[in-house]
Amino acid sequence: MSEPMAARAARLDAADELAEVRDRFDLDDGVTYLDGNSLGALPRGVPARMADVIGREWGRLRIRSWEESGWWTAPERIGDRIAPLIGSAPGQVVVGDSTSVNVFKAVVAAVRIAQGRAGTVGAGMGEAARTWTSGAGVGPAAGAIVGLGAPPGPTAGGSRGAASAPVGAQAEPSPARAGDGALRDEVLVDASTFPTDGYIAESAARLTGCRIRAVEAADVPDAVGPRTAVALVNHVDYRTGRLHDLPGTTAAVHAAGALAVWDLCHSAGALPVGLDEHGADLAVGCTYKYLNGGPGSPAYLYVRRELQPLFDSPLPGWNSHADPFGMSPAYTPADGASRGRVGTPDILSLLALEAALDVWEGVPIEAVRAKSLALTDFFLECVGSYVPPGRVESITPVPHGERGSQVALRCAGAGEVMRALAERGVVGDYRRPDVLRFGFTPLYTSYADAEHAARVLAEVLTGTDGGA
Ligand SMILES: Cc1ncc(COP(=O)(O)O)c(C=O)c1O
Ligand SMILES: Nc1c(O)cccc1C(=O)C[C@H](N)C(=O)O
Repeated sequence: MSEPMAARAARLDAADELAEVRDRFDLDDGVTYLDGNSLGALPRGVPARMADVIGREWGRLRIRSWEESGWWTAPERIGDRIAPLIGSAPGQVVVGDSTSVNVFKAVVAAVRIAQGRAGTVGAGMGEAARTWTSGAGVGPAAGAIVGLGAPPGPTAGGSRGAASAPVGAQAEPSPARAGDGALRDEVLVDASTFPTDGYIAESAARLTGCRIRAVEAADVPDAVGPRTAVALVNHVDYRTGRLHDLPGTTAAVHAAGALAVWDLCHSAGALPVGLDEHGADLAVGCTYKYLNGGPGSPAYLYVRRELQPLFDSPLPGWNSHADPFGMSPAYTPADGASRGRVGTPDILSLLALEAALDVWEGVPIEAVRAKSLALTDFFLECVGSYVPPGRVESITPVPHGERGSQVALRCAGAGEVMRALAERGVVGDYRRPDVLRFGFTPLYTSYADAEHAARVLAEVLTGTDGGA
């Protein structure tokens, strides 16, 4: 006779090398929390840290904390804490603003680079060379920018010194030709994207004289062409949990002379991303899901080091200035990741996130990935064994190479079913019209959680639990 699922769960939990990490979170007995792909659970260290931030750093030190408590440099410091989790070397990630805002910064900046409009702002150049360029054909060749890592050279024509150039003097939105002569006036967006990315990309396209084209993420390599400036793709689909091919898609986008911008909301903290290794250009992501930063915790922006001198922010707030306290009327961008900053950082949320990241101490992302796949495999197996055939259909891919860290089940009456599950202490979420979504956060989800959720789901669907 085969081993009962509950016994298997106990055996798998006993052998789980990440099992002790669960104690780093504040979880309730009696609640099976499978919604960490919407809002991660509270790490135990956060409340005490927040009490100190509020009581001492704000309460006693007040304004001194910008320097003495490291508030001013928190966006870059915390970016460097996230960096290894997404495969980035230090100095390329800055934390702040929402994912939506960072999508805007990333897409507009990437279009400007692809179109050769980004000018020569930045690193290692004298003040006279910090110029803004306008018009067509003035940028470095796209092939030199994308993927090949060639240092950007000064651009020809149309330059104005920073002191005399009004911010935003680029000649948008007429379509521009890149340095290789290509007319780059298309933004590709993943057709199944989380809606905010689509809305923002559409606006970014209009602002930069581009048109937007929606294609399924898997089709981006075939769809990208000589007119593509940027492809904006979700690494993991929020609804189905499908993992998209970041290395292959990025390579195809580069081969067409365009830039790839990745949304990592549903992958960061759940699986290795390998941004540097795979040559991703820009990336954004939230920190309130698998990074457990708390409701509305700030997002992050990754800009590959070679592109940083060309990163021409569409939101060049004073925090991204080379000398913010110089209070100059002329904008001179900071070097490096700081160029992605905008205004005053949201310190309380930032520092809650910083404390939340302590849970990663000694936790390799590869171990998280291995457990995530084992958990989702086990959950699917439990569902297959407990739920009568035909009642649910998994829309999450079976192959590990195509799966993120959630299982999405299509189910008749999904809204009611999820409500019934929540009443019984199993928390996932419902995405209209018919999807039950279960997120697996390997840092705190156990195999017993997976078995219990599948069992309660079967009870709800078969009406065998005797009601809530
Ligand atoms: C893929 C994806 N992008 C963006 C967002 C939202 O970003 P924001 O934090 O700006 O609401 C979410 C979830 O809310 C998401 O799942
Ligand atoms: N960001 C959220 C929020 O502020 C409220 C409720 C849910 C969310 C989410 O994160 C939704 C999530 N991105 C999703 O994948 O559906």
